[in-house]
Amino acid sequence: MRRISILGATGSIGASTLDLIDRAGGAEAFDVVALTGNSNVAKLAETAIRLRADVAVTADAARLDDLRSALGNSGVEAAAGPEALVEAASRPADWIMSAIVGAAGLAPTLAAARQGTALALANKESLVCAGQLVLDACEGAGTQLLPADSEHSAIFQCLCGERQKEVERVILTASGGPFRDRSRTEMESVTPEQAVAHPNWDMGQGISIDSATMFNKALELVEAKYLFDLEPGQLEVIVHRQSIVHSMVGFADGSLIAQLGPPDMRGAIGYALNFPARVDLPVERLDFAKLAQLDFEAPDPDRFPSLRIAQEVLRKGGRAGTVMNAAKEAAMAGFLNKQIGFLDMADLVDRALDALPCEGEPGALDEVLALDADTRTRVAAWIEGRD
Ligand SMILES: NC(=O)C1=CN([C@@H]2O[C@H](COP(=O)(O)OP(=O)(O)OC[C@H]3O[C@@H](n4cnc5c(N)ncnc54)[C@H](OP(=O)(O)O)[C@@H]3O)[C@@H](O)[C@H]2O)C=CC1
Ligand SMILES: CC(=O)[C@@H](O)[C@H](O)COP(=O)(O)O
Ligand SMILES: [Mn+2]
Repeated sequence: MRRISILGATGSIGASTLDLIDRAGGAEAFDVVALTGNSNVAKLAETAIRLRADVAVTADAARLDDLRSALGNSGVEAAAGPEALVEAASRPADWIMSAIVGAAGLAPTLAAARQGTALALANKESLVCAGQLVLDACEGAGTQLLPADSEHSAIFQCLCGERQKEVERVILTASGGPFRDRSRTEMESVTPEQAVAHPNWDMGQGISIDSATMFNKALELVEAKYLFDLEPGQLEVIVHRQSIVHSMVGFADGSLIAQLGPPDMRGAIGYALNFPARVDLPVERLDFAKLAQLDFEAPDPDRFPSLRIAQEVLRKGGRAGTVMNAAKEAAMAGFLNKQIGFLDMADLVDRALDALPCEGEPGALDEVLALDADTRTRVAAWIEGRD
């Protein structure tokens, strides 16, 4: 039986992954090694018991007793804390889904990358913060990196059987998020509740707000650079409000290959789970007569400065990615706490990129974590007016 682990099993990607696992036979078809979560220990325990996982891990050490009591005498081992997450990610498995949100996913993703098996990557932040370290870990161990982000799964599918040297450009599609038709003045006063309401995708809070600022696309540009070995000038973003074309690749002869599908993450996750096979997936089949129209438009740099920031990060390298992501996560916390406005998030990221040393690639995980922590401290101080 195939051994699988899911890091971030209680989240949105975790739920889509578990739906596919359940439909494919659950505990009868898979040997579930590790499932991880953070605050939702009840859901983590229920899933771990149902799938007869070896271990369930909460990232929050203070929740270990709650997890133990929720697991009862099921025989599932309980563990907690950041080190336990890394230990769980290191347990031998044939396929691991990395779906923790944010930079918190980096250390477990690196541990999974060192396994030499298959790593399905939804946690784009680990490539943004430490892309070269993750790639080196995969290459050193012989790990197959399978993009699970919808755009990167699309690009991966478009590139199958193609030659890297003939790739001219990669076009990432962006929905434009909930504020794609709002003016900059209107965007000044939008609320977290409005920002989290994505028009097309049902996702976790963090990525939904990233889609609203288009920092999600900024992260994805950096993610694509590392996954597909691209130069900044080869990467483009186009706003496509229907989220049906998931991305496109342009080749030396002027041809473009696109991957299309409904906005349902079980498509990209199912592709990574079954790769290289294609199996029947529980996703809607597109009806082009009903769709009638697909729209494309250039992103507006005044309303979405995140895309200009991404170009700076692509030029500067991995340390800038760490700073961009940490500043963005700290600024988002300030926005969610209603301490700052929506547009202040990009201003704080700009300020962090100016203030912190961020040229070149980081040499080791500790360096990334230290730069991440320094950036968060700075941004929190700016938000609280201490600096
Ligand atoms: N949702 C989507 O459709 C897509 C998501 N992605 C990417 O996938 C990743 C997950 O996104 P999504 O599923 O939406 O996020 P969610 O917020 O829905 O889930 C996040 C998961 O990470 C866990 N978690 C939260 N904080 C920590 C922490 N400090 N340490 C360890 N685990 C933690 C959560 O646990 P708990 O819930 O128990 O607190 C949960 O299991 C992100 O990197 C996102 O950008 C990429 C493409 C699409
Ligand atoms: C489903 C997925 O991959 C998300 O990253 C999605 O693309 C977000 O939508 P945006 O295009 O609005 O960022
Ligand atoms: Mn995406």
